[in-house]
Amino acid sequence: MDAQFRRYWRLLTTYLKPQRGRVLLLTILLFINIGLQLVNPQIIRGVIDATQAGSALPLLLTAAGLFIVLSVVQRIIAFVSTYMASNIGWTATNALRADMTLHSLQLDMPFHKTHTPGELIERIDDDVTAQANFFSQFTINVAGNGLLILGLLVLLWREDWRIGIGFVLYTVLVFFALRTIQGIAVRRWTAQREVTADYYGFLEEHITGTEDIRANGAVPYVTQRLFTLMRRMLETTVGAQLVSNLTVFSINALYAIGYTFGLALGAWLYSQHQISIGTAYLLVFYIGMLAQPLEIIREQVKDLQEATASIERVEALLNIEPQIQDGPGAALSRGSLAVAFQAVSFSYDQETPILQDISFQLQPGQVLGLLGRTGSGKTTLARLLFRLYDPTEGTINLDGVDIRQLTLTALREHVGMVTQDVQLFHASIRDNLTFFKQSISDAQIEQVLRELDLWRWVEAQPQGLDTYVAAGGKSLSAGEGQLLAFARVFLKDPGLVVLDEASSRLDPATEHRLEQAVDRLLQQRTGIVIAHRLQTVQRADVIMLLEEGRVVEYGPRAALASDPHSRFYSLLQTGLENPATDSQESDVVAQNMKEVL
Ligand SMILES: Nc1ncnc2c1ncn2[C@@H]1O[C@H](COP(=O)(O)OP(=O)(O)OP(=O)(O)O)[C@@H](O)[C@H]1O
Repeated sequence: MDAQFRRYWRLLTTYLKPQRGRVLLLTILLFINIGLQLVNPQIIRGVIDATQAGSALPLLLTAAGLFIVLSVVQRIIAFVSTYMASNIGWTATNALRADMTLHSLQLDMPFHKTHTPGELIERIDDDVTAQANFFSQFTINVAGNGLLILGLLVLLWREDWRIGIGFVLYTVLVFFALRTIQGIAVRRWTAQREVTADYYGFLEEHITGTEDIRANGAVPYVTQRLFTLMRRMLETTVGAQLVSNLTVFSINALYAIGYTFGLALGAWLYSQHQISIGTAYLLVFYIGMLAQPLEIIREQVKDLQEATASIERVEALLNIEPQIQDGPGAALSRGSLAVAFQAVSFSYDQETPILQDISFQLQPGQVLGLLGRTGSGKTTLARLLFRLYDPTEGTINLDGVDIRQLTLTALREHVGMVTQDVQLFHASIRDNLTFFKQSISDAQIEQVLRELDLWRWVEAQPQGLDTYVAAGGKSLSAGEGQLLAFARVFLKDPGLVVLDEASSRLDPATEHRLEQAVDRLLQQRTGIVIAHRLQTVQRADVIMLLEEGRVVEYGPRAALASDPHSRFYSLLQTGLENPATDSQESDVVAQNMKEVL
């Protein structure tokens, strides 16, 4: 409980502190609201008693006017409080959502492999939404309504101690009765929701498998299962609804008992001349008022129980520490970078080795052609350069600096990557290129796009750079997507470029534009190219062949190309022996790589 309380406290202080002014104002408004609710019946009592005593009409009218004014003010305050509470709740939960999104983005790749996007959406959105009420109203509502009940009981007690004791007992009884009755209803509804989930799961599964079900003659069986499920759903729903109705009925019965008790007590005390008729009225009014705060507190407690599960899940996510942390912040100079892998080994699961004892060096400006069968570890090697994962052994240096000494931001600023699957977002072309970095000017973008021969294409778009790209880049051809990815890297201007070349076949004109783009990209930059095209391989200064995570051949391209014993030589021979047309070339090389490696 203590830990639980600290958990709530931490959340409240973190996310409400920045809004402390508004929270204070809301608290004041809620207390005024409570005060007005307590005071108003006293005015009615006064009016009733004064009428009975035959007071002058103007006095009665003034009192009635005061009652109306206070009632209106109280409603206005209630309205403003509701608005403010929503505002505070959503501001706090939005901040929490933003923190969780940022945190999730910083978590390591293994985390994202084991947590589906759907699961994260559920945590970041649904779980946080469940806490909106907790942030905005829980404390104030429970404290405020607790005080209102206390105020009512004190005022009732003040009228007569017997009334006081009676209603203290009544309040305690109602509160516990409400909790018990509600518990029964909640259990019934939980069971009903489980059956409904089964039912929809069944529908989804069997609609997807319609073909197989029909082909295998399973229709009667499926229909029978459906009927069984529907019957269970009917039974549980009727049961839950019945209990809900009984709950409402029992609660109303409890209030009716309270009223009767209050009326009887009032009538008796009045008949004994111990209280005035105004006080008897007040008594009944206050008893009526007890119901609402009790109900609110009950709702809040229920809400908190539901929110607690969400709070725990959110906290568990926030407590996951990324394994890959920023380094102390060593500096790297701009311009092309030297790369050195020293005895690097890596495994995704700490068991299956994916890269083993990889060592190589690249001088600034050199290009490494990385070749190997599918699954040999080329992409993994590129991921290590970005510190998407850290090597299990060995070190990776850029310009003599261990990349673990750099901050992640600095590292990723100095290393650019073009992946096989270009990720484009549902945003403008400009934002897709700059990744929403406002400091990159349109002039810079234009210059890069002109260099890549993409500017005419942008100009032909309906809104130029402001044209929206469809989600997932569906409105662009594969070649355009690739060229935009190149443009992104140009704008970043890194000293090292990793190019995981797409093996998909493009039309000759686009191929040509891509070739030119690669040429420009690798000018005055160090490059690591996972190559699928002959042309790209020929750009490399050094060649490295990987097989099952090991280096099986490594050396200057020119030397390997002229060494008849090298695998690279065989690869080139088979590649060059085939008179390939442009469009067939990549297929031929891919095929040859498979055969030779
Ligand atoms: N995230 C991951 N978790 C676990 N294993 C992985 C992961 N990514 C890749 N692997 C495994 O690591 C090995 C090397 O994969 P990698 O993608 O580096 O190969 P590749 O040479 O780039 O292949 P391709 O040419 O097909 O892209 C494969 O056996 C693959 O199944």
